[in-house]
Amino acid sequence: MVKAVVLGAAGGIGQPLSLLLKTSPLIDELALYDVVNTPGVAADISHISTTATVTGFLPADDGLRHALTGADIVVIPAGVPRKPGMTRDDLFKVNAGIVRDLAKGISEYCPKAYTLIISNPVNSTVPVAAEVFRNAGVLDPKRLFGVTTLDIVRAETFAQEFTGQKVPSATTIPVVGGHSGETIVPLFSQAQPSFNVPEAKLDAIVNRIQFGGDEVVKAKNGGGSATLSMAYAGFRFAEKVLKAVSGEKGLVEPSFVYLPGVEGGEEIAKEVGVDFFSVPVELGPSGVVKANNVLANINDYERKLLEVAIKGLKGNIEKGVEFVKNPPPK
Ligand SMILES: NC(=O)C1=CN([C@@H]2O[C@H](COP(=O)(O)OP(=O)(O)OC[C@H]3O[C@@H](n4cnc5c(N)ncnc54)[C@H](O)[C@@H]3O)[C@@H](O)[C@H]2O)C=CC1
Ligand SMILES: O=C([O-])CC(=O)C(=O)O
Repeated sequence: MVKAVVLGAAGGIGQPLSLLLKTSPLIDELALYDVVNTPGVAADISHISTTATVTGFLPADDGLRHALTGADIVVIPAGVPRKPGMTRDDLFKVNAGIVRDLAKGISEYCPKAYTLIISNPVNSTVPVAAEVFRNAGVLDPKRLFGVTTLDIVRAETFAQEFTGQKVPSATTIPVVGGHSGETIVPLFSQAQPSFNVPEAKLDAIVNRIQFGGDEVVKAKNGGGSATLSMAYAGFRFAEKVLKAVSGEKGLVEPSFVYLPGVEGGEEIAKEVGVDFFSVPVELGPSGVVKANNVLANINDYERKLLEVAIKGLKGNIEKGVEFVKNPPPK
């Protein structure tokens, strides 16, 4: 029996993500939690004739506990999205507290669950969750993931648009670093099988991947940020984690993880000088089997991008850790 939980299930990402999870044969039980509207969303989705049972919970009547108890995988898109003119970091004030409280719930009610964090700023909210788990004595870095899949999805899409070549579905274009602007580092040199972007187009394509989120924020004009493409990306990542748990081999996808706690991560952490970083991770029955070091053979162009990314990441990570270690006055 596999139980999946979505925290923030009534939101722009939460609803389509819950819909996709309901279609997965890998899930037997789907629990939807939000501070509003979950009874309606759950009732609606529950009429779909796939096998997973669906329940909806609100904070009243200990809803978070009921939603999380027995969970194998928890996906978190709870929190406020950007409006034009805002950075992801501007969301920290509100979303760090939301993620902290939800992570506390996970540490109490389902400490062994795989936790997938979508809430922005991912570069800081994942360190927030890690600190909460550490304080509760339940941190297992193999099970904590910052979801950066949308950056990989964008890299795949834009690579096709810019080059006119079809990216074969088996191609992986690693995108490493973090999930905001210049902390997002696409590594076309490490695409497998190899996929060449003409040099003249490289700047434009890298920029579009780094700032793809802004493109959607601008187009939605005050109506929020990416929700549907994010639901697709979140589902793609969650499904990979569940497939790996059920025994499928060879599944690799980049994710923002706590490097010192995963196989192969220590070496990468030394190289990049930060503890949280997105790299392709091999997934297995207990979560991360190994972090793959794709940095050894990158080219000079990519190395420069990486340097800029690391500078930005340092502050974002410290901010998340500090928020839990020295909480701001209420
Ligand atoms: N990692 C990534 O690649 C991406 C991350 N995001 C982030 O995902 C988050 C959600 O975005 P949207 O779904 O568009 O926002 P939204 O506002 O449509 O939905 C957020 C939902 O979270 C709920 N919520 C708020 N506080 C909560 C709490 N304490 N417990 C449970 N639920 C709570 C709200 O009621 C709402 O239904 C934002 O922070 C956004 O920046 C968005 C796109 C991509
Ligand atoms: O841009 C945003 O605020 C939402 C997001 O993370 C993305 O679309 O990559």
